[in-house]
Amino acid sequence: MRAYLDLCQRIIDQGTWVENERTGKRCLTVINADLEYNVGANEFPMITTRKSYFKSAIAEFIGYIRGYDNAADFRKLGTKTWDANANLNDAWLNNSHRKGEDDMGRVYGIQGRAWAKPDGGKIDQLQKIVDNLSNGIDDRAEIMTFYNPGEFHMGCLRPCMHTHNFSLLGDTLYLTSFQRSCDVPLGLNFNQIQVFAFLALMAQITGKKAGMAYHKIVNAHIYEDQLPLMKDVQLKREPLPLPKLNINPDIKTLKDLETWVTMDDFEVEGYQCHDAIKYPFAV
Ligand SMILES: Nc1nc(=O)c2c([nH]1)NC[C@@H]1CN(c3ccc(C(=O)N[C@@H](CCC(=O)O)C(=O)O)cc3)CN21
Ligand SMILES: O=c1ccn([C@H]2C[C@H](O)[C@@H](COP(=O)(O)O)O2)c(=O)[nH]1
Repeated sequence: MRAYLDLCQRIIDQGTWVENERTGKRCLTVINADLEYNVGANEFPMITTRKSYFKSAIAEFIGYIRGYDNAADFRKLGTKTWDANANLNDAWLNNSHRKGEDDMGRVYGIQGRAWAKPDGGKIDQLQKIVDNLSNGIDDRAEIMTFYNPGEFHMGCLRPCMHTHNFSLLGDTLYLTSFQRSCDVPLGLNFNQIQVFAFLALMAQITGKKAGMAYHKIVNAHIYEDQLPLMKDVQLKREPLPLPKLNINPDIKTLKDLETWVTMDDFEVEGYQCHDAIKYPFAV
């Protein structure tokens, strides 16, 4: 994907060094990046300039859809991506709201499926969107947001890709996703896949055609210890043609996603890639 590599190159050419207190690592940073993915044409934006683990990325997102708040549940689905934030970050380990091993607190899925109302009860943001879209309704607020500042102190991390806004034009479904903070070597590789798969799945379960997905990023960064691998290895490689994502057509409802779907229900077709690169991860 040329757009991904262009963003990496832009960070290297034009980025500003920013100290990050949370991780204790400096980041080379740019502000504002717009990516778009043609979901209708099934141009799956899986990174080809290194080996990408698409099942892990999709598992993470299905975990959000299911409202998971525990790294063990994510592991069962097929991803270890929440292990470090749930169990290795000192600020979270010492937080009185942490309920024990693997607890992530009130992040992502909890906000998306069970947002706590101040007057009691919960809001299931995703169910409302699915119901509306299935009935051909776009009320211009088909929004699932994980961004709940009133509960940041009760979670291990503030959501990065925090808001997903669906739109319906005729019978074509669009998605605009907003990300406040983006670890370009590691996180973006996953987030591109997630934005694409979210639109593809929502189109499938609401009976609509998938259109474009628009991915808007504010702070896009490369951590200092990731920079040599990006500059000297990944950016020296030529991108290969994009693969296709095949989703089991038996997935027809939100209930299906919540109950029986596994990573075996997702396949990539025609994925060619360069060798794996292991980027350091900042906790
Ligand atoms: N610093 C940081 N960057 C992130 O991208 C990130 C966080 N923290 N915390 C929350 C989630 C967790 N995410 C993660 C966590 C780990 C990988 C990772 O290790 N990826 C490897 C191996 C993947 C695998 O084997 O499944 C990779 O090479 O992509 C990716 C995204 C994305 N988010
Ligand atoms: O989906 C995700 C989740 C996290 N990230 C990255 C972006 C940052 O590098 C860290 C989060 O740190 P903050 O201090 O909370 O900004 O995780 C990502 O790229 N994608």
